[in-house]
Amino acid sequence: MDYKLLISKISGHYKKDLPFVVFSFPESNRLVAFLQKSEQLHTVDNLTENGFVFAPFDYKNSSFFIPENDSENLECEFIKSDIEITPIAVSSDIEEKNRYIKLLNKTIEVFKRQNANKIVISRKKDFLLKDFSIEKLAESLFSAYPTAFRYIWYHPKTGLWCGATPETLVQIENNSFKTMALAGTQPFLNKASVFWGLKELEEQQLVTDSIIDSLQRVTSVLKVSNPHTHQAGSLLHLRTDITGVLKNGKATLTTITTALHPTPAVCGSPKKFAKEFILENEGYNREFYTGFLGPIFENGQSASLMVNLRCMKIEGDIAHIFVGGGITLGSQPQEEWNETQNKMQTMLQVLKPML
Ligand SMILES: C=C(O[C@H]1C=CC=C(C(=O)O)[C@@H]1O)C(=O)O
Repeated sequence: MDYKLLISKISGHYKKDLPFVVFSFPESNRLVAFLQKSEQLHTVDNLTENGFVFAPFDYKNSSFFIPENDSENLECEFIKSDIEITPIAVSSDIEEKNRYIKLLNKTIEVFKRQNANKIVISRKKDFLLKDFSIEKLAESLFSAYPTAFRYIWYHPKTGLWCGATPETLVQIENNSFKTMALAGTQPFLNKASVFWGLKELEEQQLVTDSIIDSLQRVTSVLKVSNPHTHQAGSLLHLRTDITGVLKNGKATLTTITTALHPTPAVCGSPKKFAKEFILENEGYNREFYTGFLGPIFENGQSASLMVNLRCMKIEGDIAHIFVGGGITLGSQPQEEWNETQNKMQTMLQVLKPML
């Protein structure tokens, strides 16, 4: 199918208030779309049906779903346009900044009492759109970040979401799985060598250890790579790849997803304490930011689920951009604030033609 036709079908679906998702895998120039035929609300408890799943951060074993058998499935080639990435100034609201820094200081106090060693704190910021359209959104989203998993999701119950995420939650192919530990952030400055400080190295190791620990119950063989630098748009992260096989063929996409989500890259360690702290203290609802999403094939024998990072929700002429960062005992609140300001650039570049 032709790209323009696919996007105009999606735009028509959006106008009719019908659910759809359009996505592209990292390094792929193919777009895949599921356009739901009915208005029915589909949810799934077990990840064993073919379709596209969209789950919130506060996942309680039920997610939104667009089933393959209730949708028109379309694909097309996408020829990316040249997008110039130039930083967009983000105003620093003093009250918002003070509130955030106060929360970061409160979080650091928790580590001094040794109740946890990492908690991911986040916020959202609103941007006014002058001239929004699905066509412009798709063009810049799919062009700007070819190495990310890019998606636009709409459901009348969730609203319109899109993102370009660098983090895989889990990929499954029969009995094999892949996941990653992603932590540590610095701006991409196009330098030959990249230096990572102790805070980032320790935080990343903590994420790797915690993921391996949560996988012990459901997987039998684990191969863990060395940490390496991963570029995500104008940011760099430290990433470790973890691969293995599911235990005796008994573990499923559902059990491995439940074991991993929410990862310490978006929640913290210990997981239960960090999640409760976030829900009690962050002061806003993350909704689907730091949830997970992705297509499920062959009744869960094959799937690519991603963590919903570098994302935004668009409501009318307002874009809500969600950003966060891992806080540890060594965190400097001012630097963490700057990191969230930088992380906004990923979605701001997508909004550029509409601001
Ligand atoms: C929580 C976010 O990023 C996570 C993923 C990679 C690196 C992170 C960090 O360095 O703090 C975060 O854990 C976000 O982008 O909103």
